[in-house]
Amino acid sequence: MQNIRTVATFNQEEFFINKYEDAFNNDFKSRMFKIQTQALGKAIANSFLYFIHVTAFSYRASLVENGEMIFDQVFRVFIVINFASMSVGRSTSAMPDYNLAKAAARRILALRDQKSTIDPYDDNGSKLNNARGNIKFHDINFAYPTRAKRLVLNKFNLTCLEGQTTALVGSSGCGKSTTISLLLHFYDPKNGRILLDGQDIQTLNVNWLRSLIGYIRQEPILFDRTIAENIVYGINDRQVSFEEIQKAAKQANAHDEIILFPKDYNTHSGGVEDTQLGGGQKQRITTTRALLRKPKILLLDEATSALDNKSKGIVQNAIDKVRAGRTCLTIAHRLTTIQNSGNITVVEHGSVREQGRHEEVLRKKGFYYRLHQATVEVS
Ligand SMILES: Nc1ncnc2c1ncn2[C@@H]1O[C@H](COP(=O)(O)OP(=O)(O)OP(=O)(O)O)[C@@H](O)[C@H]1O
Repeated sequence: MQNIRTVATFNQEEFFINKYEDAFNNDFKSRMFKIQTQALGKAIANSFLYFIHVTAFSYRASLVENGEMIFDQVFRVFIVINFASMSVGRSTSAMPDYNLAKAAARRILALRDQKSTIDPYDDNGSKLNNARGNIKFHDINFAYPTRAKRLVLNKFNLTCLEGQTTALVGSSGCGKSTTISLLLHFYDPKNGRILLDGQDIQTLNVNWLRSLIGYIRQEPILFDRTIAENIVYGINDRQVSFEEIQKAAKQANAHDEIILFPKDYNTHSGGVEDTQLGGGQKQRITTTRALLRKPKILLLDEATSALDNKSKGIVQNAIDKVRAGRTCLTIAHRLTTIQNSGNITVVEHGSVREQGRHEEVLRKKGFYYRLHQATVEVS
């Protein structure tokens, strides 16, 4: 349903209706079978009860007749047997649910007991006074846990200086976004160290480290709440006034459009059915969010590459304001946005191949040069 417009554009409604019906019918059949088996189980359990009644009464009737038992004893025994057999019947009919619940609980409990080596709730780890934002990746080797044998970063070295923008370029899959995940401490490297102001980030408090970082991705993520709530999302240590929200939105070129919505800052955004906001507008809201956090370090992962040219310019302008004076690690496919970066680094197969300012890297006549030539030709 979320992709209904794309589905309609490609005339694929019938295909998806058939797919839905197939899925529904298969599910229906398997559920019918389950319900029938359960019903049979219940029927057997209930008939077991009546079978006991019939046998017990006929036997006891003969005992009373022969004078071997009196009437009130017969009823006492009847009640005991009745309740006992009812309990047995009920518990057997719950057996399928019991087994399902046991299997589900086992999975949930295993998940609960799984300890992450990187725990954001862990209060341990140091917090630096006046972090400056100097970052150093030193001889990093890294492979994702699910593909432990494939090194994504291989002897990766990079220095991002305080207040400077470092741009990563390279072909798809060379490991650029992985550096961001490592810096956010979502993973630990296999070898090597990542240093913030000279201190290994593995020794830092995870929550504190992440609170220093603003992160803008290609796909702007908004939550199912109002624009204002989306802007202050993640700021947990202080109250943010409405004036502050507005000021940041103005800086991020978002304010003028937000006030055009019927409920301006109280307009609902985010949810699956949200179609009010365009990509550029969403990206400016996430940029406002990053701005309000006042991050020491800003991470940009192709933040403007999904936008049209007009939005691109406005969002880039907003991002440039957030970038000023902050350590910024940016990943970009378009060279125009990174030519002024203090450091341009070309990554190839998880290692740094070329590095320097725009003219320096161009002179190497390698990957960056070829990419630049291609961009010039297209322009
Ligand atoms: N969570 C993951 N688990 C396993 N492998 C992954 C995971 N994320 C990325 N990879 C793999 O790691 C390699 C590097 O991915 P990464 O996203 O860092 O590349 P990239 O240079 O940012 O690419 P792109 O420009 O296409 O975004 C790729 O081969 C990718 O398939």
